[in-house]
Amino acid sequence: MKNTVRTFQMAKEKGEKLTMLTAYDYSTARLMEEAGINAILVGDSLGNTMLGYEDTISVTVEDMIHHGAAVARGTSDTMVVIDMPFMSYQTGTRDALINAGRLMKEGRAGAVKLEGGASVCPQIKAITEAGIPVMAHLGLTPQSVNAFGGNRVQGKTEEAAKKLIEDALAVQEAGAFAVVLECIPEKLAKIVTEKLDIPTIGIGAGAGCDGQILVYQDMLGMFSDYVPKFVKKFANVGDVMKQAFKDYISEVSAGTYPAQEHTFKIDEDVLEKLY
Ligand SMILES: Nc1nc(=O)c2c([nH]1)NC[C@@H]1CN(c3ccc(C(=O)N[C@@H](CCC(=O)O)C(=O)O)cc3)CN21
Ligand SMILES: CC(C)C(=O)C(=O)O
Ligand SMILES: [Mg+2]
Repeated sequence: MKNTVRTFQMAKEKGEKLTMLTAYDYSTARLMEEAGINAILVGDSLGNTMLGYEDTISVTVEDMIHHGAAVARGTSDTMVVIDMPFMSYQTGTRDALINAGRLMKEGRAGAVKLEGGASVCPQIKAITEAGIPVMAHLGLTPQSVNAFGGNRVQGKTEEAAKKLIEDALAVQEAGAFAVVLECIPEKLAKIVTEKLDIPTIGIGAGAGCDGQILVYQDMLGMFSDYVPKFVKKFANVGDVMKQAFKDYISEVSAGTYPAQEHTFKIDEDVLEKLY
């Protein structure tokens, strides 16, 4: 079944959990679709996991289109959400519309995601009204890492928690079809989830959210620059990969790979003429 904004709304109404993971390439997206994920986020976390940057600040619209289009080619029923990178929407509704349009036309996004609350509501409204579904993102918004002074838990004070609740209501009012809640206390996420009519997708926000998302290299145990507290390693794929690389190196060094079954033959009469 095709996952759309209606799937998200119906899941919230029925109390069924929504599942999301990040992906940045065709092969991974295909595996996730076959596993039955609702939606894939082509996150600007690709700056960290695919490109080796320290943060998401340097990621460009071109990067997002390049990876987004690959994910889109690997999916048919999965909703593909593409992150709007830093400074592709903060500069105003016109820039936001142009860039969201590029992510949909060139990246084949089914929806876009952007970070922020009340301050980006004009952008959310304009993009939504252009026919592009918007996922909002509150709490730890990594594009503001320099303003936060690090990737820190958000919404812990009364003031910050009240602001987050107001922002959540504001992005819903502006037209967002869902909102990511990142790195906030689970009880605050529960309150937000109960107050909103649109689904909340949590990452480091507890089990009370309407859905969950993780960065796929984190949940597969193949990214070790940092491991946030909210990450559960569902497999140790990093270890499996490293062992396979070691086995390959050993076998090539020993001359045991390639074996006969990996080689191509030539007819004896052709071969004779070559000497
Ligand atoms: N691989 C990866 N996973 C992510 O979840 C992720 C990215 N990259 N890149 C973009 C942002 C950055 N994110 C991060 C990065 C670090 C922490 C972290 O280490 N947090 C501390 C909290 C410290 C505190 O108590 O305030 C932790 O221990 O979880 C959290 C989110 C989430 N996003
Ligand atoms: C962690 C998720 C929510 C994200 O924004 C990303 O992967 O870029
Ligand atoms: Mg992101």
